[in-house]
Amino acid sequence: MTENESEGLKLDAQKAGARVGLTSDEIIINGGHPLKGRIEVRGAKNLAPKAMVAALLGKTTSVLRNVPNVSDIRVVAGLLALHGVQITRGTDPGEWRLDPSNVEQAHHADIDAHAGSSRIPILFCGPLLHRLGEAFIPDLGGCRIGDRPIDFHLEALRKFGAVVEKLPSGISLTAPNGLHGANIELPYPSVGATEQVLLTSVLAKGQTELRNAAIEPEIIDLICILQKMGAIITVEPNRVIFIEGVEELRGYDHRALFDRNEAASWASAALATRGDVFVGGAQQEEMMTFLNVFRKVGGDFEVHDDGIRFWHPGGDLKPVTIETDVHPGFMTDWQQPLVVALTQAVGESTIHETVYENRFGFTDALNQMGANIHVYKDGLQDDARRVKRREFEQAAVISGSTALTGAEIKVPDLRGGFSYLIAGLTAEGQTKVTNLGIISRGYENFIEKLRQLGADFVYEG
Ligand SMILES: CC(=O)N[C@H]1[C@@H](OP(=O)(O)OP(=O)(O)OC[C@H]2O[C@@H](n3ccc(=O)[nH]c3=O)[C@H](O)[C@@H]2O)O[C@H](CO)[C@@H](O)[C@@H]1O
Ligand SMILES: C=C(OP(=O)(O)O)C(=O)O
Repeated sequence: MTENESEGLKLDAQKAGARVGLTSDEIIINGGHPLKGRIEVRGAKNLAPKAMVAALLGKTTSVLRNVPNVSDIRVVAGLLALHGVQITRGTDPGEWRLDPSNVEQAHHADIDAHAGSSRIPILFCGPLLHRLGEAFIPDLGGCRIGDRPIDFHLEALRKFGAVVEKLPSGISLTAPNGLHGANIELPYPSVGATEQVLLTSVLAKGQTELRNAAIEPEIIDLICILQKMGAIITVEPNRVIFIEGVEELRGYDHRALFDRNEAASWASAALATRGDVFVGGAQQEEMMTFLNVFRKVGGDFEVHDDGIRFWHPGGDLKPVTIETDVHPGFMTDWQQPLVVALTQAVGESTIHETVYENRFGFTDALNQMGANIHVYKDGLQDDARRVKRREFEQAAVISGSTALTGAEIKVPDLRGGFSYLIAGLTAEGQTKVTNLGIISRGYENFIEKLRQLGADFVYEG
């Protein structure tokens, strides 16, 4: 990457809501055509930015491969550049080289940065405290699917010895006596809080024990990255992770895990449009729970060495009851795109959303298009449930099948936005989807992929 590109990345970090790969914020979809063909998914939006933050912990350059061109990557790259990390791109566009050797020299306390659409900046706390003894974290972005509190993060940082001050524009942190190991038990297996503990504990003095940790595939991939850097991390039974702090870490060379959420989204699109889509890069192990549901709804799939083929075999789709949960349960990010396919199933499906307290707002627009979805804001009791009911959970009952007709709809959040694309592809007539920028947070080149799959649309790109 040339110097001015790095400057460009810094600018990304100073404006909220960067969008990537889009020249227009709206698309007009002519529905009723099955998606058919092959697309590729690259590194996970929920892993690659975290891996980039981990590079701050190393003494030498890190190389991350299979990186997707999405706005969450751009925002984090911009923040790293603002902190003096020299970022260059390899010959392969998915290869990013991150040299943290200049971080101390580049440090300036009055950093003016936005988290943009990303939640990742909260994960800069530990690495910056280790490197600089202080950090300022701007207000966070991320999907508006609930309050998105960070109390687990701040409580953990205090246990490591950080002094945390919440300011109107963000969070200011110092570590007057350095950071030391801690015993932490999370009230809930939070992915972000688990990452916070991992990124802080690896260079903290002494040992850290984390109980009730998240163990998502993206967490395990981050642990592999930290182990390559020289960290000593043990994943024990029953969601316990044990970390022995070390003096120094080196750079890593890692190929990011594929994006299971993008893969599941395209699979749901194939189902809803009665299509046949090969998702290159998808792997079975990380998607097993989704694959079970996909088959129960009436889809079929074939696992290959280089990806998974998902198709609608004909006949009626069948209703299902789903409970979202932490890994290895049904991933909450998978439910929104699947909802559109469930509007085409014959019968009544129920989704218990147990992770977030407000993730069904996107269904209002689907009902405008002809869907029959009822949201229970206080959840639904069901004695047959396997997942422990949570206080703020909600439920949605989808009655089908219903014919969808085109409408004008505005993207509310990342997965809801992709579900709107699926709704437009499934509906009869024209659907205008606006506010597309949010979708570019986690779906690389989605317009081009729609074209590759034979979608009929007008995009002034
Ligand atoms: C960038 C990224 O990786 N995003 C993922 C990450 O989000 P994120 O890491 O934000 O999600 P968490 O796992 O932390 O959130 C799970 C639950 O814990 C609660 N909570 C979390 C932190 C906290 O300090 N206090 C608190 O109460 C949240 O409100 C939520 O109800 O994991 C989620 C759950 O797999 C995914 O849906 C997101 O796609
Ligand atoms: C909720 C999501 O992302 P984020 O945590 O970045 O808002 C998501 O990927 O579905």
